[in-house]
Amino acid sequence: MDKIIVRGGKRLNGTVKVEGAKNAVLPVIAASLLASDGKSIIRDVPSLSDVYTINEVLRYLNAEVEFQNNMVHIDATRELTAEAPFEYVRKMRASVLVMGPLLARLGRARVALPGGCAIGTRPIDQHLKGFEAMGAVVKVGNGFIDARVDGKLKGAKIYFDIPSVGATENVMMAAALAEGTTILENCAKEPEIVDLANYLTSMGAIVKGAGTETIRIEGVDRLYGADHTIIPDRIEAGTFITAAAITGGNVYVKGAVPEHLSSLVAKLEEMGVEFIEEAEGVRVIAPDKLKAVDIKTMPYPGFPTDMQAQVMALLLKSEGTSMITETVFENRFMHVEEFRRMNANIKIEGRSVIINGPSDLQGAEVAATDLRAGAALIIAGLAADGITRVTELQHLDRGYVNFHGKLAALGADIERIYDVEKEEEAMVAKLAANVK
Ligand SMILES: CC(=O)N[C@H]1[C@@H](OP(=O)(O)OP(=O)(O)OC[C@H]2O[C@@H](n3ccc(=O)[nH]c3=O)[C@H](O)[C@@H]2O)O[C@H](CO)[C@@H](O)[C@@H]1O
Ligand SMILES: C=C(OP(=O)(O)O)C(=O)O
Repeated sequence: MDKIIVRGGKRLNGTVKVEGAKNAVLPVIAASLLASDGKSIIRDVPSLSDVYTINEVLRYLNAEVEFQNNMVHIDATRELTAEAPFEYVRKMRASVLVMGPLLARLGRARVALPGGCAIGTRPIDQHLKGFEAMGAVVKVGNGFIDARVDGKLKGAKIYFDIPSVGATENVMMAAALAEGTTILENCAKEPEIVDLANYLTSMGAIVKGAGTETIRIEGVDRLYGADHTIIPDRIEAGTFITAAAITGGNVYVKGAVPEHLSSLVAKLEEMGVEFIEEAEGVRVIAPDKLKAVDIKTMPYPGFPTDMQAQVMALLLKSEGTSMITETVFENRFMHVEEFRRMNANIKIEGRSVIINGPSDLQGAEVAATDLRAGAALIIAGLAADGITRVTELQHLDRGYVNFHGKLAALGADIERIYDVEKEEEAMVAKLAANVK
């Protein structure tokens, strides 16, 4: 088992560079399946386990994929397979994003049902409603979603009941190769949606309005491979901002895009944190004492649910009573119990948590319950008395590249212990294979 071990008490100082955004690169790689002509090059791709998983999904579907030096080369011009099995979808829910491209290109998509996860039930009814409105017949059975259309998908007017990021992306990709015009209403407005629309446009698609409530897509007959650079990861940037703030530090977050972070910056400013916009990023200067604030997670441009756990760590060290209300996912408080193990004064009341700060945080052994919880527990460990050990790091690795290394470079007392048992097993297997 891997573990991150952190000793609290060091102020973070220096510069940290943000990677390309996980939540932008996954749909962009999926969208590459739409190119029946030419290769795609995707740049600034982070080395995350989720990226390896989506690449594996594409290979399974018969695309050629190479990932080196933060660049992914994709050739999807061969005949594709229509099925994404459970072994991939189980590892990463975003595998469901191949459904729109496959349906548009092949007229068929069969994808394992993603099921729920640690943060909520996460249905995909809005994705399916979009495909059905475009003429697909969707059947769910034997653990699979099977969608088929005779001929091409047809442009349609679709109103999403909730502004779902994944549904907006999946249906936008399907509409890019549909016959006629698709109008999507009540769309998600996240910067990652805009990044996907920009990539689709460079592939030859006609997409207008991404980043607003209404997206209009004129279907085209063919899409081509394109060269695209992924936007910086606003959640990784926000995570380092929070880490700097909890340690009373001064950190330049290079690559952070201020306009993508405005709700987080506004809340942290209320807490007393200072921000200076510099040429290529944002400098965070923490005060000696942080003030309590109330936060409600909302779809973009509201406060991101993907920053809720990290900011919870920060509010544990703030003076006064704070309330965090989670409105996006119904079960995204699994980390609260872990914070309690660190002596946090925190309680859950329905969809809110109440924090009486500042807590006298103490190092403890805790488990990452999802990727952001993992980052949040490490952040809490930076400000705790003594040593914190964080396990279940497979979650962290889905969304952060070398998280402990980046914190260590900023001055944190932190190390990662790699799975010695596994290494030993692999070594024995290798030696045994040599004998044969
Ligand atoms: C890979 C990726 O980009 N993941 C992000 C994406 O997830 P994802 O795309 O899964 O999130 P959605 O925006 O779809 O989900 C938001 C809410 O809508 C619900 N819902 C969604 C679709 C649907 O058909 N029916 C339905 O009820 C979900 O259960 C959830 O409660 O946006 C989330 C919300 O910002 C982020 O936390 C995730 O990091
Ligand atoms: C919840 C997240 O991701 P995913 O949708 O990939 O599970 C996240 O990035 O915080």
